[in-house]
Amino acid sequence: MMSKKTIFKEHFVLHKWSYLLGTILLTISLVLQLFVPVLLKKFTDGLQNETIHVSDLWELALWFVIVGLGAFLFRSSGRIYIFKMSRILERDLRSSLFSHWEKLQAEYYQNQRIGNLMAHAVNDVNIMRQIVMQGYFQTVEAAVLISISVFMMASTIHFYLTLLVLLPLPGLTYMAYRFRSKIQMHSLKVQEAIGTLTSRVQEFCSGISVIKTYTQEEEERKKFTNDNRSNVEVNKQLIRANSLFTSLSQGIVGLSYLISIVFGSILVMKSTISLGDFVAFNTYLSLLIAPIENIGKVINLLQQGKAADNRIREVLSTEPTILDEEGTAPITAIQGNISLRNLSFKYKRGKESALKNINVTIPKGTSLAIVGKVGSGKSTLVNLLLRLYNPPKNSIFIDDHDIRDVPLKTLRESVAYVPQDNFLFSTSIKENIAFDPNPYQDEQVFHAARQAHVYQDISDLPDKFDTELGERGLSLSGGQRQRVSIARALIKPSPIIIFDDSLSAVDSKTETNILNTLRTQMKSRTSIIISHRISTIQEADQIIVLDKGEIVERGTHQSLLKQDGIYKKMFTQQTTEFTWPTLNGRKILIKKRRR
Ligand SMILES: Nc1ncnc2c1ncn2[C@@H]1O[C@H](COP(=O)(O)OP(=O)(O)OP(=O)(O)O)[C@@H](O)[C@H]1O
Repeated sequence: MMSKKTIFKEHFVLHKWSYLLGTILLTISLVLQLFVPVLLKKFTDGLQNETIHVSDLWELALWFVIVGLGAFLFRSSGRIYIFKMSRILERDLRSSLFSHWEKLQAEYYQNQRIGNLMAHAVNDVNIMRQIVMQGYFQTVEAAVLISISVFMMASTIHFYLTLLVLLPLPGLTYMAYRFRSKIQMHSLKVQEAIGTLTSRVQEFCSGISVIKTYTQEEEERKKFTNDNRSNVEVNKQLIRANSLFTSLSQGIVGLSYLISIVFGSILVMKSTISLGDFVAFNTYLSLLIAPIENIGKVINLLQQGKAADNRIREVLSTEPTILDEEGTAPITAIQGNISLRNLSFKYKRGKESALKNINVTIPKGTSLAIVGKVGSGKSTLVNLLLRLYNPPKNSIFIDDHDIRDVPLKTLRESVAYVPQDNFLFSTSIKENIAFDPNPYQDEQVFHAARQAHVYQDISDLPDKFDTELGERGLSLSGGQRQRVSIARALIKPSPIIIFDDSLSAVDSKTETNILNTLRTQMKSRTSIIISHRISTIQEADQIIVLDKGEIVERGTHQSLLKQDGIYKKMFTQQTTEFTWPTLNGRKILIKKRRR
């Protein structure tokens, strides 16, 4: 549930003493600033009455310097203090968002656009920072300057002139009220447009090869141009609303000035107030103008901030669904016995069950191979074993513990996993292989690379294991990436190891070499291997064939070949050379695969 307390409220309460100190420093500077009209009045009246002497001028000048210097020093330190708090809010918010995102399940990210998540982390947090930086600073400034100036104008100069000058100001409040929801709505649209643009660029970068090979540059440019145009359009609407608001507010403030000049001059001519009073009155008014204008800006900012606060709280209130539940047993080590009992599973957004009534036992140290057509449920089974999704209770058992009762940390530490997409981080190859909370020696990294048959490939690179990958560095081939991912799993001394179609991008010679090495490795581990290639899995202790989420065949390679089923068909297809006559008028050749 979303917390009722706003982020600002929590932040201000937590740092109340720092804010108090910042406010005091700023208030002292503002009060000093308010001495300027008093000094100006004394000076002007002195000049007019000819009561001022050259020696008094020096004294006055000294006072101006003292007041100016004091105001500057206190203002600077108050400003530094409050601005520092805004950076603290920014830092804390980004940390909270990141650590919360880390807790959320994989499913959350499938339903989110990365651009929107980036907009929360960048734009929303920036708005929140500005509220403290400008909003708080300007609110204190407005409160002190307006209240003291108005008091001084009314009590020491002319009450009715003050009333007259202040008359247009409620109009400013009305304007702020009128524009409130409009500006909020436009700022929301701007956020969304930035999210869309960011997603578009992100997708473009990830899909660059597909875009180029399908010559979709023109189409992509059109889509980008459209999004870019929409972004400008919504920004224009926001600018229009903001400008209209600012111009009208300035008009109102200008009216106050006009009243002051006209009626103030009349009062001077009638000698109701002195020339010094008139100068001081207008100086007070000039001190008021910026804060009054800023009230409008602060209201704007607060409106945007309220929306950003809501959005961030909504993210932070998203409950993680995969976590250690009540009743989690204090298990710190896993042997590796796996048992799936009547396991059925349906994705929230799925129409049909991805897995139906699966029953398999994989004793510790043995291997299970899973084959089946695309979309038959192979990866789903692995996702459940890793608890990337929650399996139903009492359907997956590890060492006779329901997987839902095994602490997530223990479970994940006990499984080495080579995912289908072979994701590598933009760091060095060494860091990619040693991607584990446990520290590894270089020799262990080299050993894992040798086992994954990627050592020579890496040694041929300019910086060898220190070669940077990804955005800042080099790109590896698909087969090299796959073997680096395998090395990352092999280095981890876990009792369970899972390969999800992890040898699809290597040639058959490398596949045989890797499999030979893995066989010795896997003797001590429970292993699950998913593959479309029979050559990869034929040595497994047991093989299951999935079709539409159900186990339709099971056995060893030899026993499955005796059945005239899907497995045998796959095997025959993969080991026989034949030419497909035509497909859409194009001839397709499928090469014979060596066993
Ligand atoms: N997050 C998801 N939400 C909804 N349905 C999903 C989700 N992930 C997978 N599915 C569906 O579940 C079924 C099984 O998918 P799964 O990824 O397990 O198949 P697979 O056998 O691993 O396929 P492949 O060989 O292509 O990797 C498919 O129909 C798929 O569309």
